[in-house]
Amino acid sequence: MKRIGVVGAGTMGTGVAQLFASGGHEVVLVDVVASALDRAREEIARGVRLMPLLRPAEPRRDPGEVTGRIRFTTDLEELRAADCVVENVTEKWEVKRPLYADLDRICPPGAVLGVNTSAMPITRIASLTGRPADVVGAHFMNPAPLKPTVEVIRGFHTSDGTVERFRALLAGVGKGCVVVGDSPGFVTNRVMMLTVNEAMFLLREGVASAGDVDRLFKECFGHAMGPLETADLIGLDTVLYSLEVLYDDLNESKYRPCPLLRTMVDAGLLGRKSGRGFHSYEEVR
Ligand SMILES: NC(=O)c1ccc[n+]([C@@H]2O[C@H](COP(=O)([O-])OP(=O)(O)OC[C@H]3O[C@@H](n4cnc5c(N)ncnc54)[C@H](O)[C@@H]3O)[C@@H](O)[C@H]2O)c1
Repeated sequence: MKRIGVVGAGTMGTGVAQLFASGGHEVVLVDVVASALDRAREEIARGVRLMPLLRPAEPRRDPGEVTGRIRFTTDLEELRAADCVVENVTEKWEVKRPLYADLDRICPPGAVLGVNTSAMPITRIASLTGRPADVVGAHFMNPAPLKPTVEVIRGFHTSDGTVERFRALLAGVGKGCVVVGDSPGFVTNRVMMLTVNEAMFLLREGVASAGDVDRLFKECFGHAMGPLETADLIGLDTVLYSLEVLYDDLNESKYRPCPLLRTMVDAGLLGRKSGRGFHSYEEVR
């Protein structure tokens, strides 16, 4: 699969486009917001420049060459020659739903449609198309170019061939995968979102500061990041939307989003991407 479409140029789409373009694929990166595409171009060039520091074993790549393999566009019709599309738009049903009718119309027959979602069932998204056997869950971890493994989700109708083609595509850019069945939040986020949400309740109750919550996970458990830092990395809006999907789909009160999370999203404190969340990132932006 040579030509890869990436829809959504936010936190995840930017990383996914960098990954495939660095691996030599021709990429079409689509967003409805032109400024998101400009930001993505800068982020990808910066990501490629920093790669030798973060992954010294990886071959050095020229940022201009990598961005040169990406067509940045607001026109979804440019996906008409894609062999595989990875969709990474906002975690809202009303945003994803209409997009899949368009992808179904535009993408060539046999193209693999990879759904990057934090929590939405793949079977439900696949049902928006006339080709559910070609739809597979593609839960990339953030930042996509750096994380070694992808959670791949098999929807009810996903064919073995689709899973295998996607697995081979990932292997070609150095990624492993773990294939799981379909469930809201899959394996990773059914567990992780509970932890992140509970950490917010602890902060709201005044049991510990954000810094101390995170230090406990890093220094006692040896985690690379604490749960509130993780929420900031994901984006607090995306965490909120994911908890809403889990709460509605599983009918489990344990997934009710912490009110502090709602307040922070309303206040525009979205974590790293806005410069401030549970921690401040102004100086690292
Ligand atoms: N942030 C994470 O750590 C993370 C990790 C794994 C999966 N995900 C999932 O990936 C998806 C994207 O998350 P994100 O964090 O990148 O979100 P984001 O808010 O950073 O970016 C979403 C992008 O989608 C664009 N968009 C919205 N509607 C569109 C449309 N119809 N066509 C094209 N572009 C459109 C927006 O303009 C925005 O640039 C979500 O479903 C999320 O749950 C996120």
